[in-house]
Amino acid sequence: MSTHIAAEPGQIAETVLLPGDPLRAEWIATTYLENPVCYTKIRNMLGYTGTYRGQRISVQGTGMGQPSLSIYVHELLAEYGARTLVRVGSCGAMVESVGIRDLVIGLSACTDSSANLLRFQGLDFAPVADFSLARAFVERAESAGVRHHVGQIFSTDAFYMDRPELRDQLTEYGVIAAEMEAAALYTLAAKFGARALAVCTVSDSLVTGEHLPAEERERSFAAMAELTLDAVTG
Ligand SMILES: O=P(O)(O)O[C@H]1O[C@H](CO)[C@@H](O)[C@H]1O
Ligand SMILES: O=c1cc[nH]c(=O)[nH]1
Repeated sequence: MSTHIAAEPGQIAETVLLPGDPLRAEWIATTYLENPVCYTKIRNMLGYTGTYRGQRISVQGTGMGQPSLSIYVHELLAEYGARTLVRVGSCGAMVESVGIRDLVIGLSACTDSSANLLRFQGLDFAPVADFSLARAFVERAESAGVRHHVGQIFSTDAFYMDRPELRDQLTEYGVIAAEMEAAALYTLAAKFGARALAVCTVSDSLVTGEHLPAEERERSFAAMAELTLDAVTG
């Protein structure tokens, strides 16, 4: 086992879906995977491995925010040999054209986190998605007729921002949605030479104030889960 994941070597698949909410991990595993086995309950940050269309897949909760995700993703990459990581998250729409329940595919992720400023000592690293994963997902969303948007997202450290006007400036530069983990995921995947993508279902709109209830945020992201499983196994 690693410090935060109780799995034995070999218990976690090379392809891992990463919801922030551990109960979403349980829901995806028990709804879509055959023979799901829970390999960790440390801190209730649930992780499961099963099969989808005959291929081994794991689903690991990451918690909220880049520090929490970074712990789980680092251990998955450094200690369990993960190679393909897809965040299946929720996000807030930053533009009117992105509606509740739409899907957002994060091509790149800007951030207000200082982690990469420290890591790169002033160089401005651009955290980007893996193109082949993004293409596979978008092709499936298109053929399923699911509303989706591909673009730059904002991985913020502050769900409740002191200065939300900073978000407005990002909107002027084309950023379409806010969430809290993708920039760290893309950076760690780059460090370890792995593939990563962040896909999010829009749970609320920072423009109109609409939002999904908590139970729906936890359980009703079927389109995102199905398209992701199809994309990583197809
Ligand atoms: O629903 P998840 O995947 O946790 O994602 C979003 O929801 C949390 C905030 O409510 C943050 O983790 C944010 O990124
Ligand atoms: O980080 C997040 C996630 C969902 N909705 C938001 O507004 N922000």
